[in-house]
Amino acid sequence: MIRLDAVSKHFAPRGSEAAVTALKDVSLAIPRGEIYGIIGPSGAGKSTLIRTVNGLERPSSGVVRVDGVVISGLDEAALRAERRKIGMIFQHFNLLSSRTAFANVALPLELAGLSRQAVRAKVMGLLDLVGLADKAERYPVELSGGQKQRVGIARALATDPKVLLSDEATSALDPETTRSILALLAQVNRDLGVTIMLITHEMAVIREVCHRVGVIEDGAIIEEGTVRDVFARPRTATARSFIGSLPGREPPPAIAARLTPSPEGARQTVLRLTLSGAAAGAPVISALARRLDIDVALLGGQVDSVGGEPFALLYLGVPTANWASGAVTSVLGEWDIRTEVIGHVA
Ligand SMILES: Nc1ncnc2c1ncn2[C@@H]1O[C@H](COP(=O)(O)OP(=O)(O)OP(=O)(O)O)[C@@H](O)[C@H]1O
Repeated sequence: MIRLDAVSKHFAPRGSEAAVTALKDVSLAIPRGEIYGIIGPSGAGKSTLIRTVNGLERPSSGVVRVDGVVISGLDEAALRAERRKIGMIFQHFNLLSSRTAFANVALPLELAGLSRQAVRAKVMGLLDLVGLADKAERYPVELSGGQKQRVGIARALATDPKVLLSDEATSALDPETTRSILALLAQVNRDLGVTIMLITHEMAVIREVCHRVGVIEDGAIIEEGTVRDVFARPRTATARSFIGSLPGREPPPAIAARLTPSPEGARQTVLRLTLSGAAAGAPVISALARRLDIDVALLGGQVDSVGGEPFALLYLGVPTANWASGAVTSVLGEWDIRTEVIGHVA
């Protein structure tokens, strides 16, 4: 549905400023029906990347296609027509303050020349879909952030787009509202079959709603995969640090304060186990205890869903001697589990 081939974007120098390369040779393919997330630090090129998809930004080189149409090659008139198939939502909602919720959603339909009756039916259907049928006559100033974004989503869907682009759509919202907006995006994807490309700087957004993720840094995609694989086995320091910043990923503070890097003289070795997919239910604690006849301490953990699959992160304490002999690794090796040594406790 969306395909970028070797897309680069350079911004010409302005005044005394140096030229900027915002995108470097980016290639990616997003199949129909997928929710694809792009995550990266500030200035990495996320906005520039998503703006090439609806033609708001023209690549310096490379080709952008949406549903087979070469977006990067269209003139302005053709681009305007093509943009009706590509909805977009924004961090700050971009609603017209002088128009009610109804009139904001109606705008793209009025521009498309629909009759008043057709506009009314379509807009009420969309406001119903986003849960705002009773707020049709409210102005943006009378709506909460989450409600404003719901109006933004309804407006983006007005022209029945095949693709929805989301530019940090939940960054201005609190965690609970964020979850409800992401649930709405998942529903739009599932029920209407809309392909979604979203950009974010929050790994929690990727975990909640995306099927696949691309990590962008300095204008280049440095890592890509299913959300589950990237969470279970991040390959780059950037992906690791985004995942590490999620709540619950750090060892419990009481343990962290006592950790030493050397196993010398230690009694207990602290392991962080990442269990995903089928391995998430692996009976690791009982297997270690029974087979090695050792005490295993559960020091912390989190069981979640990542990319729609179970995902567990466990902090275990095992006797250092058993760890050093390789016995623990050999039991854990029976499952597809990522095991890291966090440190040792005397
Ligand atoms: N119109 C422009 N003219 C000149 N430079 C630009 C322009 N737009 C973006 N840039 C530069 O391109 C780089 C990438 O910017 P972009 O906005 O795509 O990053 P981002 O990952 O979306 O950042 P953020 O998360 O902070 O919004 C930055 O160095 C930025 O300063």
